[in-house]
Amino acid sequence: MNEPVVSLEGVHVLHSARGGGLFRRDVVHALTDATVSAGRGEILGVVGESGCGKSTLAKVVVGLQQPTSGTVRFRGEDLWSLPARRRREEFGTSVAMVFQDASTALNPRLPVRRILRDPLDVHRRGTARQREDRVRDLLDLVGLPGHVAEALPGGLSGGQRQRVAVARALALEPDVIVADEPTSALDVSVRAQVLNLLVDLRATLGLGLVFISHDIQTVRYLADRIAVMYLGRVVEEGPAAAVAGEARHPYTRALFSATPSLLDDTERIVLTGPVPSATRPPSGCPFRTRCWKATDECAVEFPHATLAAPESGHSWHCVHPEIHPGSHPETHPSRR
Ligand SMILES: Nc1ncnc2c1ncn2[C@@H]1O[C@H](COP(=O)(O)OP(=O)(O)OP(=O)(O)O)[C@@H](O)[C@H]1O
Repeated sequence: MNEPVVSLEGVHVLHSARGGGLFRRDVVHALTDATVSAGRGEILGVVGESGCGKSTLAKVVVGLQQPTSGTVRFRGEDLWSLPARRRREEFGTSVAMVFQDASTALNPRLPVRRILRDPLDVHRRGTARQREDRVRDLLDLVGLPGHVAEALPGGLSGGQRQRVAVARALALEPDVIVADEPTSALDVSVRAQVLNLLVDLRATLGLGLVFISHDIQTVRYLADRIAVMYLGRVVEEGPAAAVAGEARHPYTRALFSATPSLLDDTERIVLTGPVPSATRPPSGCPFRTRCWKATDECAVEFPHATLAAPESGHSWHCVHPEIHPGSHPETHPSRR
């Protein structure tokens, strides 16, 4: 990856939620000690079960959620210490978001032309004429015909609406787009088209993508790197081939074993027991209550990151990692 555009360093997000009693408030550990980066030209896939913190991570990356603690860096600077104007004008135009459901994310009363012009008007990009040209170019970029500019979102198909949402995210020429389950509201038949569009945009514009999904197969197909989350924590991260093919964290192995491909003969691991509550995560490794390898040691503390090899960029947090033929038995303890 090039220089990271956004990086999270030890980011925690806590929410206050209504607890059991009338006046009781519980603390939800939505994101715990997350360290990941996103930059141009790279697709980072983020996977994990429902409620593991994927959307929270997405919101932190795009600046919609301020961390409770930890640091978010924008091109090396502390994002939340920047003056609001720089945050809005520099960060806000460098990182954009595509939401899950374009039918709620796009204003139903505005024609597509206005939807695409809006960010250009707000940020005073070019002359009126240039903005009109840009609207046409944006439609072209996402494979939509020019006449779509006059349509209202309700008059478009789901796939076309999501293309408009992608075009709007591209309006200010961002470096990174965060896409939170961008195809889960679409018919299966058009999902691949929207996914291919995102991959093409990476190739043509050198765009970086943070792709949030619970669809393991899609992430495996799309991503250059994969971050695996469990109960608010990133438990494994690294090059997609290594994470998917040589998973070290037992949770990652279980997750990927649920979608065997023709190329491997991994045995399917079925996880039993409920995911613990994010208001009372287990001590130590959060996965230990469902892990077939757990020992008393796992309850003591969340394991430090271990790096496969210094240059591999493949790391995991587990004291009983999976061993693969050819993998280095001596691994390299690293940052937390
Ligand atoms: N505003 C909030 N107030 C209270 N709890 C919240 C809030 N936002 C998220 N949470 C909780 O934080 C945890 C992480 O939520 P998040 O939406 O990030 O997970 P997710 O992996 O994206 O889930 P899904 O795949 O279902 O969208 C969950 O336990 C969720 O209930």
